[in-house]
Amino acid sequence: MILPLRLIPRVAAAAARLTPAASCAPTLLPPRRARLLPALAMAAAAYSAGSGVGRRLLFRQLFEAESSTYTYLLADVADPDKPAVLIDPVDRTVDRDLNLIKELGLKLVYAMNTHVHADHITGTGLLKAKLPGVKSVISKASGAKADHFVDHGDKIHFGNLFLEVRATPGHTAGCVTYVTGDADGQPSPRMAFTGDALLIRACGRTDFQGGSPDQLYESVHSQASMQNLIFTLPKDTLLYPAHDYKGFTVSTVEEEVAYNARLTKDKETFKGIMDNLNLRYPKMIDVAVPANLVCGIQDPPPKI
Ligand SMILES: N[C@@H](CCC(=O)N[C@@H](CSS)C(=O)NCC(=O)O)C(=O)O
Repeated sequence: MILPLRLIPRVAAAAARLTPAASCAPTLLPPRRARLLPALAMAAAAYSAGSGVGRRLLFRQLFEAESSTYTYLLADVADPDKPAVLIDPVDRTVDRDLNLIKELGLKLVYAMNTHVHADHITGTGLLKAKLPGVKSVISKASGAKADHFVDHGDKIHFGNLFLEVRATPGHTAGCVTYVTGDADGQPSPRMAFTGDALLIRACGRTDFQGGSPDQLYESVHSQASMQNLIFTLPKDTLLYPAHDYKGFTVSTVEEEVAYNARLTKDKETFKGIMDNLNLRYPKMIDVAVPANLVCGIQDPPPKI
């Protein structure tokens, strides 16, 4: 499709509204809009090739199939050092992630976790062992060991980009959500890495590790210390969970406020749902939790 030049800015703006920013992942779109998307996205890509933020943020969503875990790579590629962070790395996929980081010429600065995971071992310890200089990050409330502890309201900077920390307890007592910054030059729309607090059309279970349905409901619905948590973020905010068991990759605040099967209910109904999920205990919980409380490995192997 060849577009008249004067139409391209308008088409690009329409595509920017339809397309998950910086993501190659499809979201759930009404059929007519979905049919329009490829052409609009192509036009937008051509038009916005020189745009600042689009070129600053490199973003990859990576998947580990055994635990259905998403790891997220974000980097500021406009900074000469290309500093990068990994959110929720998994031990089994550390080599894949390191190869990608190497191929893309990035400098990994932080290996961050949204919480102490129960279903897989974090890749943080291995990353630190294989790439000295990488710092581990987790919330103070998690009770885990790390190089850098974060609290609600803190910021994690990498180059000229930053992530804000939101305390979103309820799946575990120490869960946090990392949200891209709200300032000029930061990605737009914003992106929230929700860990297991919010899953697409669902949410994390609340039956161990200090979990609480009451707290989880508040974490998703409220504002804390003048900061929007999840549902109170701008409605076009892209939501990236730590897991998906149904093949979804990304959602938005607008979609989850409308369609989340658990969190759209009133609090009492929500608590009833959560108390009756009847999920099996994660297979790896007895190994994963103790390991994740110390970065994922008890004794880091010597530098490779
Ligand atoms: N089958 C998996 C565990 C699946 C599970 O319990 N997932 C957790 C997040 S990881 S602790 C969860 O909160 N699920 C919510 C849901 O509705 O599925 C295994 O055996 O490891």
